[in-house]
Amino acid sequence: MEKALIDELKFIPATCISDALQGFNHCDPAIKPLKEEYRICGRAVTVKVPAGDNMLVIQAMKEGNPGDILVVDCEGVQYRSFAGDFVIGLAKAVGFGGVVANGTVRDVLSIKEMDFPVFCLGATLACSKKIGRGEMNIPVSCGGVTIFPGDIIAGDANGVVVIPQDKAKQVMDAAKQKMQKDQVRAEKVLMNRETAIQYIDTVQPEK
Ligand SMILES: O=C([O-])CC(=O)C(=O)O
Repeated sequence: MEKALIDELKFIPATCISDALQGFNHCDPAIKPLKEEYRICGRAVTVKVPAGDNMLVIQAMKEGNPGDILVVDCEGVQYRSFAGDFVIGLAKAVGFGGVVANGTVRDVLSIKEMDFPVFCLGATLACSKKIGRGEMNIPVSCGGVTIFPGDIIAGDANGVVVIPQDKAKQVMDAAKQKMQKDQVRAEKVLMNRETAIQYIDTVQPEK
């Protein structure tokens, strides 16, 4: 059931999922895809690391199942990267569906060449050491949202939204409805000046 649900969510724009969540639970927009065309949707595997220590990021790669999203809580630190092309290559090799982090990567050009979706705060030069501090499979805070292991992470060019696992079905149904409603409205309204004006005249303040 869960996999079927995630497969269905993959076709729904993150904006519709955000609407289904009344605009809550989206990560800070500073967390962006390295390439605009990236889309992710999968269950979160979480890890939290302090500045300049990425050993647990590597160890967390043995967790979860193929297609899961590795969520790295770097506490917003930007001056030390949590991963370069090698570590991101590991995430791809073990089968993650993508990486989301409130931190930075390095080797950004070769990471982009991998065509593996990374959503983060951008790039920096300095690497991390392997010390081993931090925790994995715990609730983390990423871009202002609390993410529990197993929550569903969806992201595209517009940003990253987090679906609490106990609301997954209900959010999926509402998001699907919103997507269909948007399609119907666009087809009806965006035909010509007359249909556009007819629509504009019907817009009322929301209650
Ligand atoms: O090895 C590291 O921790 C960081 C790095 O440069 C890479 O992933 O390529």
